[in-house]
Amino acid sequence: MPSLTVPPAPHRISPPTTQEKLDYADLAVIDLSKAQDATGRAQLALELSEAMKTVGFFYVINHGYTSAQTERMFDIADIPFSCVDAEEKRLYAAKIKETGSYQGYKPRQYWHIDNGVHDQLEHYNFHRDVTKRQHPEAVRPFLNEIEAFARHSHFNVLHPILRLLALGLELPEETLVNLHGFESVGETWVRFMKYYPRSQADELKTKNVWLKGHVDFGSITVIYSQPIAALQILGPDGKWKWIKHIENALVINAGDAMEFLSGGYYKATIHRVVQPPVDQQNLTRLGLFYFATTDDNVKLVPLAETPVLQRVGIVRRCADADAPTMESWRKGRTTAYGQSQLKPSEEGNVEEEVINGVLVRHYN
Ligand SMILES: O=C(O)CCC(=O)C(=O)O
Ligand SMILES: [Fe+2]
Repeated sequence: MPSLTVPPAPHRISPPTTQEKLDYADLAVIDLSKAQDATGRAQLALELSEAMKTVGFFYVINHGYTSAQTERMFDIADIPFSCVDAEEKRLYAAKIKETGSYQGYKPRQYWHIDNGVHDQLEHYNFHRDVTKRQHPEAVRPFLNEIEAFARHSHFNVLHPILRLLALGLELPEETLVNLHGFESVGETWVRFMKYYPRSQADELKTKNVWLKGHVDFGSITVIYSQPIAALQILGPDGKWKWIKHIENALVINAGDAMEFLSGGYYKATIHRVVQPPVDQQNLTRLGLFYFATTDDNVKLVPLAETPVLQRVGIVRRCADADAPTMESWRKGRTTAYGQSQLKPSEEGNVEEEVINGVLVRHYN
């Protein structure tokens, strides 16, 4: 008889949060349960655009998953790493350079971090249509749940946030939603990510940086909050602040594509990953993400018809005529990341490269 229950996944006990007193970023908390009616959305849009103009990161709570649903997804997220052997992982390695896409595994040590040290994190990426590719055997029983997770992230998180961001620009609510179709051609994807503790020698050579300061290249990144402290954002005062874990919350930020579309109004904030505090240093760190890009054919120029931009002015990183499409931008950023030769900039601790004619900076 076919089973009506979901397949068992090894259950991970969630590690405790750190006891260390860290300098945490003070982020707005957007309560999505208030987005049901127009009055609530208008209020949230104000809170959100304030956060996006200043800090650029915010939390979302009450997004519609129970803690148990989130926990189940973290259990599933570990499977491509702990239940697939090295040989099978190689079969499903992403063809990052050839395709400009991360679909599949990004193996450990693929990226150069600093001083000859390579990363110690692996990720497995699914297009939101999980049937587009084959997946490792251990992952296959969970594909329905992973696709349901993509749909939840898309329709219950991404689209509601895009409606608030459009309202914040005084545009019709569906303006940004219409550029992010679930069925459209475009990359928007689910990522499972696992960071492993590193050697003391690597920590020294990289000054404890696990993933260099960067901005994401897409429009919106949804990070399902997890207990191991390591993510930091660069504040307007030039200081790194830690992101605090909130159970069953989401940590959300905008990437380049949103900065381009909003003419610089919504900031793509620089963030990085560093060695966790002492009481969490021997743990692996499991991440669950939904990375949104616009549809591939969207040209990344400012939505200049917005009254807000007409008032405050538009900041461009390139002339509109030279602006890349989402497809060429995501491919350019993906193939270069961690592989290209970066040039030190005039500013200390910053390295630069040019992608599609646009300057991209990396922060140490
Ligand atoms: O692991 C994290 O918390 C953030 C990772 C990140 O910034 C990225 O994958 O772009
Ligand atoms: Fe990032």
